Amino acid sequence: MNNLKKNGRKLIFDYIVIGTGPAGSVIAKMLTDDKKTSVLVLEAGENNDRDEPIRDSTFAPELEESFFPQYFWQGEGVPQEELDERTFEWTTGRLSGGGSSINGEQYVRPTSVVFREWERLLGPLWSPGRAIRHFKRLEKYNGETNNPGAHGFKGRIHIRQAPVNPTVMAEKLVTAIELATGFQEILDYNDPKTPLGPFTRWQLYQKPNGRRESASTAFLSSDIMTSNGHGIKGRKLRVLYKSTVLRVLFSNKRAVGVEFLKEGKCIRVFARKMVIVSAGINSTQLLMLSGIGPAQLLRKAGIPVLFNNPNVGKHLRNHTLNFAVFTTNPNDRALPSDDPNALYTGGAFLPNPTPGADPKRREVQLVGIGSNSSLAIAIIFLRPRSRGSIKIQNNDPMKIVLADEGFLTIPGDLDTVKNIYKIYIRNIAEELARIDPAYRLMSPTPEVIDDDTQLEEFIKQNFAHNHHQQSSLRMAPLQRGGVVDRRGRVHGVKNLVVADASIFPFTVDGNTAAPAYLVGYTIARQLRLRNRYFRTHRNKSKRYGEYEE
Ligand SMILES: Cc1cc2nc3c(=O)[nH]c(=O)nc-3n(C[C@H](O)[C@H](O)[C@H](O)COP(=O)(O)OP(=O)(O)OC[C@H]3O[C@@H](n4cnc5c(N)ncnc54)[C@H](O)[C@@H]3O)c2cc1C
Repeated sequence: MNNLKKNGRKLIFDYIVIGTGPAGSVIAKMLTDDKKTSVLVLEAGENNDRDEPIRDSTFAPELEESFFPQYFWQGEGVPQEELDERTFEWTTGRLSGGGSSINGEQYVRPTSVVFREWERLLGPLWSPGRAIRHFKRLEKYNGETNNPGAHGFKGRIHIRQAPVNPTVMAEKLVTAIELATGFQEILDYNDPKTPLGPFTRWQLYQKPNGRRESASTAFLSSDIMTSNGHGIKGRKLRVLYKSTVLRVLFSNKRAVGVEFLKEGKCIRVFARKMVIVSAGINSTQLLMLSGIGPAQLLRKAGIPVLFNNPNVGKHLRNHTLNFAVFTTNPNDRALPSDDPNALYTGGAFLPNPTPGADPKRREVQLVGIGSNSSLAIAIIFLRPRSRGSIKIQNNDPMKIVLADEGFLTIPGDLDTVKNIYKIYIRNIAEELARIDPAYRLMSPTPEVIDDDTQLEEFIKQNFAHNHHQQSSLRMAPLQRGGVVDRRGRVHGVKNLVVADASIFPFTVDGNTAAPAYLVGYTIARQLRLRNRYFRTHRNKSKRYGEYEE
C-alpha cells in the first residue's frame, strides 16, 4: 500500500473530491477560489475534452447509443421484472466532466414545484427562489426569453438556445402539439413563469460556436488548471485522472482520507477537513464499501459496519423513456443546414394527461428527434412512483453492483405512459396528419394505441433507459429515508459529504445535469461559508448551522 507522498511525507489536502461530473467539478473550482484551500480531485476516467466525439455536439446521439468503452462505465442493471426480464445499460460518462461530457446536452432546470417539495423537507437552503438565484450565477445564457430576470448572463456554463430559425418540421410538430394539447407555444421553458407548453428551441450545454460545454470545459478549463491537472495562479488544486477510489478511510467514524487505484498501484491520501463523494451512479457503492449501509448486506459482503443505515441504495429513481415514430415529408429538414448542433426538432413539457392529475404540474417531456426520413418523439414520464435499489455483491470494489431500477413496478406508472400514448400521441398524430398528410404515425400504429393489451406490450418492448438515475442516497432526515442531511453530510459519520444526483430528495421534472450542478454549487457555498466562519471566529464552539447564508 502506497501513501501519496511529497518530500517523503504523506500528502494531505484540505478536501478530497471524488469525481469530476457536474457536482464534483463545481465544488473543486469553488473551494479553491480562495487560493488558500487545497483540494485533491480523483477521477477514474481521463481528460478527453479535446477528442472530437466529445467536443463536437453532433456526436451526442452516437455517444448516447453506443456507450463507447473509452468514455463510458461499462455495466448492466439487473433484469426488470415488469419489462419481460429485459436488462438495460447501467452506465454514464467515465471521463473528465462525467455524464456532462457525453450526454444529450439538454439544459432543463427543475420547476419551482419540485423545489417547494425540497424546501418543505429540507428548509430554505433548497427553496425555489434560492435555486433560481444559484442557476443564474452558474449560467451564461445565450438565447431569447420573455423574462431576463430568470437567467444569468455571466456564469461559467454556456447555455445556447438553438436553433435561431426553426425548421418546417419543428414548426409542424409544435403546431400539432399546440392543437392536440391546448398548450400555447413557449419561448423559454426554463422561465419559471412558462414551465409548460411546446417549443421549437432547446436550451443546450453549448458554447456560442455549438461545441459541447461540460463540467470539465466550464470548471476545470485552462484558466483554472494546467492540462496535467495542476491549479494555476496560486490555486491549490490537483486533479488526478485514471484514479479510481476504492473506499473512504475512517478514524473513529471520521472520514480522514481515501484509498484509490492508479495505474495498478493502491494509494492512500488524506483530507484534513472533508471527503466529498461526487461519483454519481457509483456513490452508493463507495459508501457501502466504506461501511455505511444496511448492516445485514454489509456483513454478508464481508465489510465491517461503520454505520447501519438501511436507506443507503434504497430509493433509486429514474424517469421512463419510450418513443413514437412518424413518417415525414421528404421536403422537410429536421435541423437547419447551418446549425446541425441544434440536435433536436422541437419538444414540449406537459402535465400528466390522466384525468384527475394536476394540470399545472410538469410531468411529461417530449423531445423531437428528426432525420431525413422520420420524426421520433422521445416520451419521458418525469414523475414515476416506482423505486429501485442498488446493492453491492461483495467487498470487491471492481465487482459490478446489482442495480435494480424497478421500472414500472407500481402499476400506475404503466397507466400513465399508456395515457400519454392514448391522449397526447394519438391527438398529436391526428393534428400532424391534418397539417401535412405525409406525417403518419408508424410506431406504435393507431390500432396498437387503441388496443389496451397491444399498447402495454408495445410499451414494454419499446421501453428504453434514459440515464436519469437519482436519489439512491436521498438528502433527507434519517427517519424520513435519508442518507445525507441538507448540506450533503452523511448521517452517522463525520467529515463525509455526498454531492451529486444521487442525493436528490424528490424526482426532478426534467433532465438531471442542471440539478446536479445546483447540488454541487449549493453544497460548495455551504462549505465555503463554514471555512470563512471558522477562519474569522476562533471560538469554534458555535455550530455553523447558525450562520447559514
Ligand atoms: C447517455 C446520457 C445522456 C444524458 N442526457 C442528458 C441531458 O441531455 N441533459 C441532462 O441534464 N442530463 C443528461 N444526462 C444525465 C446527466 O449527465 C447526469 O445526471 C449528470 O452527469 C450527473 O452528474 P453527477 O455530478 O451526479 O455525476 P456524474 O456526471 O456521473 O459524474 C461522476 C464522476 O465520478 C467519476 N467516478 C465514479 N466513480 C468513481 C470512483 N470510484 N473513483 C473516481 N472517480 C469516479 C465518474 O467517472 C464521473 O466522471 C444523461 C446521461 C447519460 C449517461
